[in-house]
Amino acid sequence: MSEAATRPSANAGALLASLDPLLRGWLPRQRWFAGKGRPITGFDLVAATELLPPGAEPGLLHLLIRVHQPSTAGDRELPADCYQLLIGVRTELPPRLAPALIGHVTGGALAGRTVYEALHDPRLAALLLERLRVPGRLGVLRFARAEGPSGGPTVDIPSGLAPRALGAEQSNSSLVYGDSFILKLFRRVVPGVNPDLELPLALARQDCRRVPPPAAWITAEGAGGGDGAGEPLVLGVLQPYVAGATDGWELALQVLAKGADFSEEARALGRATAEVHAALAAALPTVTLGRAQVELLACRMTERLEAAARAVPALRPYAPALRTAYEALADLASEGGTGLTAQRVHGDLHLGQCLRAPSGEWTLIDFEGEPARPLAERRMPQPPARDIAGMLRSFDYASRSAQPTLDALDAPRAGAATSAWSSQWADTCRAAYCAGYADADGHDPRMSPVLLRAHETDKAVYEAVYEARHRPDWLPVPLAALDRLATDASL
Ligand SMILES: Nc1ncnc2c1ncn2[C@@H]1O[C@H](COP(=O)(O)OP(=O)(O)O)[C@@H](O)[C@H]1O
Ligand SMILES: O=P(O)(O)O[C@H]1O[C@H](CO)[C@@H](O[C@H]2O[C@H](CO)[C@@H](O)[C@H](O)[C@H]2O)[C@H](O)[C@H]1O
Repeated sequence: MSEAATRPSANAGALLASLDPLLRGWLPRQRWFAGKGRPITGFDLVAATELLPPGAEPGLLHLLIRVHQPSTAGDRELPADCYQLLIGVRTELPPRLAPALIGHVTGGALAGRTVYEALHDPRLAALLLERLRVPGRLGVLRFARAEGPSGGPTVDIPSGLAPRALGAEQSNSSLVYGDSFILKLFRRVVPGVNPDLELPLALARQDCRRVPPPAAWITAEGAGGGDGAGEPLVLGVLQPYVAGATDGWELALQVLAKGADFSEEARALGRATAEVHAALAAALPTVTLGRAQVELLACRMTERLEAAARAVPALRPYAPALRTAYEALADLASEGGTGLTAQRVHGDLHLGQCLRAPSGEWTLIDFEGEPARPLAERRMPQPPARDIAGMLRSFDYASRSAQPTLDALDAPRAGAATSAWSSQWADTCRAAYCAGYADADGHDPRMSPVLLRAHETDKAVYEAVYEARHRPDWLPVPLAALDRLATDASL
């Protein structure tokens, strides 16, 4: 790579000014943009790095920008979010890249140029892999490789693997290289250790084969700003790609559409979860929760419920009854020794985070935790029930999402009959998943109903906020669960 291609951008402020009007329109349309529904009042440039100079054809700019948005009524005032953008720059966009268009720049540093989402351009995506193959620095960016005990790289990353952007609309963006590796680029980034790198590295040290081991990663140093100024930002992780895999969500929907049973897979997923929990407990500290800690756990859940009720009005009618789940958890503490332990967990486990390889083996991915939670909270040890509850919720999500398909397939019995069948389907999966967990762990999560109910309620509350922000059409799914959790104390 030439000298020009490796220098940080000189006129970064002017650059952002020229992109400003285009980003205001484009950002809110991106699934990964967490500030939908709030106007953008301005941008700050955190860092700009030229991976290829903007005068090149194409150019590639790496931007970290802080997006200012006023908080919505009732929301607590949040600091401006920082986003990672990879911007391609060309004189003219070829037709195949039309869907990646951000816009035509009319003034300032990039006047007359066309800017676009770089990840859809194979030439620019290929450049990122080349950078990752060779450890080094470029401006604030640092490219690192996983090293074995002897200091050499743990895996060979071949040159020239053909890139493709993953179509799936996610919280982040991913590129697949030749069906061998996948590079996940984080979009909303915060300074500090990212659990999506930390936990897979810890699991790799335990030889846990349930999670793809990181092969290389990108961080930004000296770009944190504010409180975490000294801490690097984790921007991307390259890991082996599980070729030919189907994720648990797709698989569950396919099975539901056929009116078939999913309990064997659910049981295998329960076993896989317990194995990952055991490896995490061996790799990182675990704690026994005393009375004060369990009370604090219940208190935090109550606070999250109050905040969610402020942000999502549809949730308010359920709040008083839902609070009883957290009161029951706090009561566990006052009854004496809680016997509860906390450890590092996945943090946002659902069917979409489980990949079934053609061999039938299940792999767990995406250890970032719930994207909306502060990093420090996501990295705290928690009861494994948090992940178990996430999966139990996911079976419910799948059965409710499949309802319209089932109704259409089975017109004479549509409505109540298919609803009863799909809810039975979810109950069977939930039971099988817990049984699978018990197979590997020895403890059946159903033996801790108060803990599980509190976590399931907490998860459904989180989901209501997530759906209201990202997919308002889906809000009825967690609301239906909250209705059930509010009226029925049994699992
Ligand atoms: N190691 C992998 N092998 C195969 N596919 C993967 C792998 N990691 C992620 N994926 C695919 O990429 C998608 C997005 O990855 P994920 O880590 O869940 O990102 P996000 O945080 O954006 O949801 C997954 O749903 C899955 O389809
Ligand atoms: O983007 P992530 O996978 O990190 O997680 C976020 O988005 C998920 C949806 O894509 C969301 O999961 C919810 O919807 C799923 C179906 O699409 C369902 O299987 C999950 O059970 C449900 O929680 C997840 O909560 C959110 O953090």
